[in-house]
Amino acid sequence: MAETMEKPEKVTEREEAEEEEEELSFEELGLDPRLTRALLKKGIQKPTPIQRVAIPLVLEGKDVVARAKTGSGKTFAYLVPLLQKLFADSGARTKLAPSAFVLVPTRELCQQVYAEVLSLIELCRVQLKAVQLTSKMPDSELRNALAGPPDILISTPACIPKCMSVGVLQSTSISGSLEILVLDEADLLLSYGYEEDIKALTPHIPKHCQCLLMSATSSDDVEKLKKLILHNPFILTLPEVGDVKDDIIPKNVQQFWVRIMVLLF
Ligand SMILES: Nc1ncnc2c1ncn2[C@@H]1O[C@H](COP(=O)(O)OP(=O)(O)OP(=O)(O)O)[C@@H](O)[C@H]1O
Repeated sequence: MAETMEKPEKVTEREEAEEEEEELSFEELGLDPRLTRALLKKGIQKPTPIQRVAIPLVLEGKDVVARAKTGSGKTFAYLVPLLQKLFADSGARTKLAPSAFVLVPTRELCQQVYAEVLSLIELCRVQLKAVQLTSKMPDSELRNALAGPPDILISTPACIPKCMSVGVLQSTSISGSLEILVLDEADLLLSYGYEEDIKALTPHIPKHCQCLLMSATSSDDVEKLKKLILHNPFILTLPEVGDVKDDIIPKNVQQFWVRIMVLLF
């Protein structure tokens, strides 16, 4: 009787591994202590499910497509490891253009992401420079913003061709400097009319550039972008179950409602 009640060893091991995975802290995901402390100061203690899976992959330099509902913590899932990679690179070489582009569909989101980046940089006390650009900025402002150049550029996709056409961002500089490209809210980028802007950037993305695509839904547009920009990405899908805040607050809720599927595309 005792034998039949015991779980097969493999299942037990797997469940234990899953439980451990659910317990993983930001430190255990490989995050720099400066970032974990910064997150703590912002009241963020434990990674959400999408962060648990995405952060190590981004740190490893993989291309990632992450699909998880609004409010699941996708912004920090890419921003925090992106900053960590830039900590490691800062001062390593002379750059002619930003090392990271974060492209978003709206000015509001651009402002939100920029505010998060500034706050993390300040809390970590690192020498990184971030700028947000809008396509309505006069050429002189674009030139000033890109002088230096900054480490991270946050904008809508339309800004990039504009900067190239007015000569404040050289295509060769992008090819020589860009290390990480993020398309946030990728499911909205094409419907907001940015297809041509993204296509104008594509030929200048260097082969070694790590590309991350974050989206709340899957759609033909996301597939199109995936084919246009990414190379053999890891696809992370978080099933849409439960309330928007469930994945962020109670751990016991997390433990039964999600299993992230990591598929090699
Ligand atoms: N690990 C965490 N623990 C607690 N709160 C978190 C965590 N990660 C992010 N948050 C908070 O959860 C909220 C939603 O996160 P975020 O905006 O990143 O979601 P999202 O998935 O990017 O949504 P959207 O699809 O709208 O871009 C934010 O207020 C953020 O500060």
